[in-house]
Amino acid sequence: MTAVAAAQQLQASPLLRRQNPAQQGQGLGKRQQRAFCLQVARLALRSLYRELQLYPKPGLVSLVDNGSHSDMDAATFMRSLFSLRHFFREVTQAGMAGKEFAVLRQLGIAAEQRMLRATAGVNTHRGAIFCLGMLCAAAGYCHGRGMSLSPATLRATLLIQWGDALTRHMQERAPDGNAAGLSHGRLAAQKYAVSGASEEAALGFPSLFEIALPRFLLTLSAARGYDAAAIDALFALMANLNDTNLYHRGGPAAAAKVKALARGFLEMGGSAINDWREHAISCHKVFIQDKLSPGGAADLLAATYLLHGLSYLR
Ligand SMILES: CC(C)(COP(=O)(O)OP(=O)(O)OC[C@H]1O[C@@H](n2cnc3c(N)ncnc32)[C@H](O[C@H]2O[C@H](COP(=O)(O)OP(=O)(O)OP(=O)(O)O)[C@@H](O)[C@H]2O)[C@@H]1O)[C@@H](O)C(=O)NCCC(=O)NCCS
Ligand SMILES: Nc1ncnc2[nH]cnc12
Repeated sequence: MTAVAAAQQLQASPLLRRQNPAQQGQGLGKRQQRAFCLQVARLALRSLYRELQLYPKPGLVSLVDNGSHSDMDAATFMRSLFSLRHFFREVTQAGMAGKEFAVLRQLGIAAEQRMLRATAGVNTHRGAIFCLGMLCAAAGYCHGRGMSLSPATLRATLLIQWGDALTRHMQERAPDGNAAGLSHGRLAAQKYAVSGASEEAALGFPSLFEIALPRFLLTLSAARGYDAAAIDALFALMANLNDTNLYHRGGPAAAAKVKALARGFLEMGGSAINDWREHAISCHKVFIQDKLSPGGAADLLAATYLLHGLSYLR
C-alpha cells in the first residue's frame, strides 16, 4: 500500500473523528474559527521560543550563547519570531479553508521575506516557516472538518491534501536546468546526493513523526520533564537527519561527525544518565570549534513541540 493510500484509509477511519457531533463538519462559526487559528499561531510561536530557550543545544543559538554563529544571537531570533505571528494565523486559516499548496507557498514566501527584513537578511527560521507552516495548515484543515489533531491525522492530512504538490515542489529545479538560483540546501542536497528539507516534507516529515516525536514522548513517559525530552529528541534528529546546513558548511565529513556524536550521546543513555548536561555541553563545544550548526534539526525540534501541543488543543 502506498503512503498516500494508507493515509487516506487512516483519514476515513471513524476513530479519528471527534466524539462531539456538534463539532463535526464545516459548521464552525467565524469567531470560533478565528479563535482556533489564533490559538494555533500562539502555540507555533511558543514552540519556536521553547526551541530557542533550550540549552545546551550543540552549535545552536540559545539564550545562553550564540553557539557556532557570529551572524545571529537570541535577539535576532526573537525579532524573527515576532515577525511570524500573523503568518501562522494566516496559514492555519488557509488550511482550514482547504486552500491549495500554491496559496500556502505564497504565504510562506511572504513570511520568509518578513523574517529577512526583521533580521537584516539573516536566515533564522526558513526551515521552520516551511515545516511549522505546513503543520498549522494541516491543523486548520482538520479542525474545520471535525477531525482530531492527533499526529497520525495531521500526517495523513499533509499527505492527502498537499502530498502531490509537495513532491512537485521537491522536484523543482532552476528553470535552465543548472544550479543557478538554487538555495544552499538544494545545492548541498544535489552535490552530495542527500535528501533535504523539501524531500522531508514530501514524505510527510518522517524524521518528525517517526523519530523526534516518539523519542520526545518516550522521555516524557519516563517523567524526566520537557527539557530532557527535547534534548533527547534533538539528539535523535541529529543522529538521523541529513541536515543540509551541515553539508553546506562542512561537507559529508561534518555531517558524519555530527551523526556519530549524537549517536554516542544517545547510546550512553541520553538524558537518562545523571551527567547528561555535561556531555551535551561537551558536544556543544566541539560543534562551536568546528563551526557546525544543525539548524534543520532545530527546526524539527520546534515542530515536535508544536505537534505535541496540538494534540492537547480543543
Ligand atoms: C523547502 C524550503 C525549506 C527551502 O528548502 P531548500 O531545500 O531549498 O533549502 P534552504 O533554503 O537551504 O532551506 C532549508 C532549510 O531547512 C532546514 N533544513 C535543512 N536540512 C533539513 C532537513 N533535512 N529536513 C528539514 N529541514 C532542514 C534548514 O533551516 C534551518 O537552518 C537555517 C540556518 O542555517 P545557516 O546555515 O545558519 O544559514 P544559511 O544562510 O543557509 O547558510 P550560512 O551561509 O549561514 O551557513 C535556519 O533558517 C533554520 O530554519 C535549512 O536552512 C522552503 O524554504 C521553501 O520552499 N519555501 C517556500 C515557501 C513555501 O513553500 N512554504 C510552504 C508553506 S508554509
Ligand atoms: N536555535 C537555533 N540556532 C541556530 N540555527 C537555528 N535554526 C533554527 N533554530 C536555530
